[in-house]
Amino acid sequence: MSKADDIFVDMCTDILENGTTTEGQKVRPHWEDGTPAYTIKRFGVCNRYDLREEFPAITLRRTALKSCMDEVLWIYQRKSNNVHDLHSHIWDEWADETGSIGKAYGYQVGKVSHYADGDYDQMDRVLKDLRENPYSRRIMTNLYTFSDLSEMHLYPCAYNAIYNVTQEPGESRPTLNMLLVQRSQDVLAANNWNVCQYAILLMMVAQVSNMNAGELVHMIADAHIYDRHVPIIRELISRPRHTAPKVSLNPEVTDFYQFTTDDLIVEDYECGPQVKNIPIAI
Ligand SMILES: Nc1nc(=O)c2c([nH]1)NC[C@@H]1CN(c3ccc(C(=O)N[C@@H](CCC(=O)O)C(=O)O)cc3)CN21
Ligand SMILES: O=c1ccn([C@H]2C[C@H](O)[C@@H](COP(=O)(O)O)O2)c(=O)[nH]1
Repeated sequence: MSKADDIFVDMCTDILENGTTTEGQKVRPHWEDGTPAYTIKRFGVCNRYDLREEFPAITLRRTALKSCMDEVLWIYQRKSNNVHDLHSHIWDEWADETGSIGKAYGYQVGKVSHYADGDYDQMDRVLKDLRENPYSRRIMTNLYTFSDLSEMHLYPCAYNAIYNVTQEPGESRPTLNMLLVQRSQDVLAANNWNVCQYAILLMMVAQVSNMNAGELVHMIADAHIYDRHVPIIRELISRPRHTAPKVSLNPEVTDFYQFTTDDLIVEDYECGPQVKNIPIAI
């Protein structure tokens, strides 16, 4: 059975049983028809996934792994903030007439900063540190730039990825772990989507750094289920659970900037039927 299913079902049950509602409060998001989008929310959720055991895709319904990877490449590899560089349409509502989502996501990854040993953007600095100083405790990307928030069309949700290397006894290669900090999580639309994205990112970075991918720790401040998603979630978490799919990367890729979605190999992904037309709060 996929452990990611167990974690997802436990988290949803906890939110539904012990969460608090925002109904009647002043909330920013709304539905397409203008109705406020209220949530049931739980503060401070922490989920741990061990990629050495299995890939953390849920099987209750299919997570679109190639689309997940495409979005993560859009942000961390293409470093783009324009939806025309993305193959899905999930960001269209937040784009302006030029396709830009403002100074968000990929824009922040591509921003160059000055260091004592040269000028690097956020991703290049991570890759360099993992090569040259892997046991540093300073390896991270952070998309939450206060001075640019006013020019972002949506504030970053999963914004801080901290990379941490351990040398496990008996292992020939070091293990690369990641702690992902997320301030806000739409559990139905994007929880497993975000988890699989950062799992794939961790696998890509580990591979080009000659390391094994280890744990992904996902810390969520506000984990919420939108009001219109509650019946969908109830049905979803009552479904049968299957074995996790086998997910790997083309082992020949050694340069982070050479990965494409064709390099993601997904095998034996048995899962429940897709939930069609999930409404997304804007
Ligand atoms: N309310 C809200 N929830 C989000 O998850 C979210 C936002 N807003 N705003 C920005 C991005 C866009 N995100 C989205 C938007 C739509 C889907 C979605 O419709 N997913 C479909 C499958 C899409 C596909 O197959 O490519 C799904 O079934 O989950 C997922 C993430 C995540 N983010
Ligand atoms: O990667 C993402 C991007 C967005 N979300 C969700 C979380 C919230 O439901 C909305 C953002 O609204 P805020 O009012 O800015 O919190 O988008 C996500 O879960 N994952």
